[in-house]
Amino acid sequence: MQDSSNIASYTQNHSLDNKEIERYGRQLITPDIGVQGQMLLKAAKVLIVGAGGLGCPVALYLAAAGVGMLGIVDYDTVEIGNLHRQIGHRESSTGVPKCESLAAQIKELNSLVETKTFNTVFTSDTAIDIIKQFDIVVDASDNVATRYLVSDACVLTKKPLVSGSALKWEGQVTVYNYNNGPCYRCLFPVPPPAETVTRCSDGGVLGPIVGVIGSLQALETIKIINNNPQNGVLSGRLMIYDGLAAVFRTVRIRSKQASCQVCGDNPTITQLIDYTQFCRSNYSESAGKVEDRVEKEKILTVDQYNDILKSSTKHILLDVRPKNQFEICSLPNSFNIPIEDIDKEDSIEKINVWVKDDQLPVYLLCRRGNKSQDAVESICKKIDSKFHSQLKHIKDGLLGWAESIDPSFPIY
Ligand SMILES: Nc1ncnc2c1ncn2[C@@H]1O[C@H](COP(=O)(O)OP(=O)(O)OP(=O)(O)O)[C@@H](O)[C@H]1O
Ligand SMILES: [Zn+2]
Repeated sequence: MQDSSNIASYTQNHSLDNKEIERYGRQLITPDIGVQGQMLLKAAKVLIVGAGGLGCPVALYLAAAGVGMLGIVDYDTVEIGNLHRQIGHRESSTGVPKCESLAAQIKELNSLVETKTFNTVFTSDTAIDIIKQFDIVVDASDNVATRYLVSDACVLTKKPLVSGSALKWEGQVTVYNYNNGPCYRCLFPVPPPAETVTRCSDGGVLGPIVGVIGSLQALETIKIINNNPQNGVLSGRLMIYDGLAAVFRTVRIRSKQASCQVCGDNPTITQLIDYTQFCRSNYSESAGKVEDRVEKEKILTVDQYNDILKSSTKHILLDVRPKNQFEICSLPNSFNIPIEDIDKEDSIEKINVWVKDDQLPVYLLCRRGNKSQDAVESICKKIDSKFHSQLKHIKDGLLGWAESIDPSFPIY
């Protein structure tokens, strides 16, 4: 039997200690990782923006792999409705800041990893100072304003950015600002109109989808850290995963644009701007109130609608959410015509019966009061103008109803 001084000497001339060899053994023997790759991981500092559906798998896999320092930015707290996909949190962490909750799980998984938490909104004021402390940034956020902010900040600080997104059954991943590749702005010089952006809170998302995309983001990060020229880092290419069809596709995307406002030849953006103004949306997927787009006369508040209900005034309540959302919960006596079907012939026929034959007001309802405005506009194009005044949309929708009138309404 050997004494412990002999055992210690096995590794004294090597860079990894016994415990690290034991922990990372399967990873160490993987081609192209080795001691050198493990040392690079140990020395790496990675910032993850968002500790939600994508951020959780990214953080857990990078921690498990032995990335030396993980930074986590998130302003939100854990809710029960997060747990179906945000698997770095626990029921017992409900109400706890997400970055603290995730850092605690990282510690339990691999106590060798250091964490730095930023329980704050990542904004133009904070981004550069935070990013400067790291080598690579992972965008695991869920809104357009943050995507532009993170991308611009990475260009200005010269950091590679591993970007992911997921919605419903699909997800995408790519790497920006790496080895002369494009940045987010090269691809999308102008943001999409705020009202056209589908959110996870409207469209839904499955846990395994964010799990796949987050895992791919972690893998691209490991490849960037590994810095092997043979590695096919996903720069200038976009990997798209369609989970429903079980298909992965990788497509070429625009290369770096000489005309890009931030990474091009003559950049006009040399410091961070106001991204909420630029995108006309918040640094949050769901917090923003929907702007009024229809005339005042066509708007009904949830309080006004509640008064109508109390006074038993006859009316039609028309919910324009998708059928599957209507089936989860709805207000009593409401009809459902999904927005996609609203200007179809039989829908308009039905609405005409309500406004013309029955002479009833029709109140349009959706989750947040966005699609119900579209519905009013679409219907007005199809019915006689003398009935237009009978149409109103309910501002703030069912979220407003749950907030101001009936907190027991099970809105998701
Ligand atoms: N600018 C930002 N600063 C800090 N954290 C951000 C910023 N933008 C997004 N995030 C965080 O990114 C995470 C994205 O996670 P995810 O998409 O799973 O959704 P979520 O906001 O928890 O969703 P929901 O509330 O709809 O269930 C959230 O935890 C959110 O707080
Ligand atoms: Zn660019």
